[in-house]
Amino acid sequence: MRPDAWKPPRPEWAEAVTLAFRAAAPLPRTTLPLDRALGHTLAAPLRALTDLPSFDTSAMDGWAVSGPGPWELVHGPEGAEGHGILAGDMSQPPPLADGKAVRIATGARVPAGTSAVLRSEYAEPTGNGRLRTASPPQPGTDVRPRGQECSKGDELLPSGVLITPAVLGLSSAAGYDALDAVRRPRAEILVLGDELLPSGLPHDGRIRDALGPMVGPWLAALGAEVTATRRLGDDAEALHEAIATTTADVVLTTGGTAAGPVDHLRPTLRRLGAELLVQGVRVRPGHPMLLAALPDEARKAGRPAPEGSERQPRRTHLVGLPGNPLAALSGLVTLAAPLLRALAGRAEPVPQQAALGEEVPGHPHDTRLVPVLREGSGIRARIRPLRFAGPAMLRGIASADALAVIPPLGAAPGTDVPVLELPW
Ligand SMILES: Nc1nc2c(c(=O)[nH]1)N[C@H]1C(S)=C(S)[C@@H](COP(=O)(O)OP(=O)(O)OC[C@H]3O[C@@H](n4cnc5c(N)ncnc54)[C@H](O)[C@@H]3O)O[C@H]1N2
Ligand code: MOO
Repeated sequence: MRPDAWKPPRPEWAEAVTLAFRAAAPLPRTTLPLDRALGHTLAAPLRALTDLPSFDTSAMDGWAVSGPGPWELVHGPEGAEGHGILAGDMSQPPPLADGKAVRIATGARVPAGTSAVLRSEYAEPTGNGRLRTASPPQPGTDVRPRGQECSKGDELLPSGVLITPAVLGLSSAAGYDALDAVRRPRAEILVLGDELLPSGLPHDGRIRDALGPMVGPWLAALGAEVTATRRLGDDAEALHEAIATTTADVVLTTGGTAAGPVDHLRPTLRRLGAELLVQGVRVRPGHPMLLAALPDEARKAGRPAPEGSERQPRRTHLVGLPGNPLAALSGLVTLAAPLLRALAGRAEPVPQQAALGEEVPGHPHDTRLVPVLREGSGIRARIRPLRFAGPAMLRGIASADALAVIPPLGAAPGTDVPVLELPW
């Protein structure tokens, strides 16, 4: 079938998000040391490699006691008056006999025979080698039993979870030095437009490039590894060459999505034999955004797929972001963010809802994405649209907390609408 024989859908906004999410499968897994795994996705369930805690542990500084008090103090490794049993002591403490107490630190192994830990602030050493208390601890008090948090082999987290700082901490506690993670999607950005200046003040009909400095950090915040941001002007050959030879998983272009005289993107995709998956979305701003799948290496080179290969060869995707800066952001949240989540092996996002603080007018047919600020908290929490939110403006989004999804025809004050978090 000729690539243009089938007209790709011009979906409504939520459908476009789902199409982009379903366009790609997770990238291959890789093993990463903990200090390089942040921001990746778990490629396998995180199973505890040990019980946690891995031994009966004192939860407080005080005395391990056996039986009801008063108790006779026994000598710990440093003697009864010394520091007793410490966290990390290599030798197993000797069993504690009924009626005895030994000094112990938070995190230390409690001796066998311990009935409770008596906190130091509740303990009254009597000076004659004995210890008493006005508030005898219940059995088990301030002892964290082995396996309280998990047993070896328990699933702590399912695969597909984002590796956050807390996940790194849990992984380390559970015995991991490295994690099975999905490789980070590699993204290359091609900024199109002869009118764009990389520095200095706008002059003579030329303007500063607002997307080059913005799209890369935005993608990085969405979990991509940005390999390059290249300014190609309006050179159709340079664009063809860049797309045909890319080694990225996702190419993002800015500008050139419309049908202007130097909008080379669509003709270039046709020339490359790319499959257009989404060609325009019923959303404002950003309606000319597009998503395409580039032909795989074998097809580009005219080779058949390898014998017996059941899996579809991996294809590079291209997201065409419109040139107007807020329209480009609309393309990032609508097509690039779900595509990157799918490549990273994460679940499809479910947007939060928030109540509008005022009426927000809608487009007659399309969804609107509107920069909003949050106000108040709890049941009084409201979102309010910001000014300076025209398609060519960034002033509104630069001070926004989120983007609200306004349905066609608008929404009345108090209506709950989906909100898209900005990825930082
Ligand atoms: N006849 C029609 N014309 C246009 C339509 C339409 O439906 N029919 N849609 C408009 C909409 S909406 C948008 S959005 C733009 C999309 O155009 P392109 O993706 O082809 O982008 P350009 O034409 O290259 O640029 C549009 C606008 O944005 C400025 N721009 C581009 N890149 C940057 C950048 N990196 N930093 C700052 N500003 C940038 C560019 O100078 C133009 O002003 O098409 C409309 N036209
Ligand atoms: O995408 Mo355009 O207005 O919708 O800038």
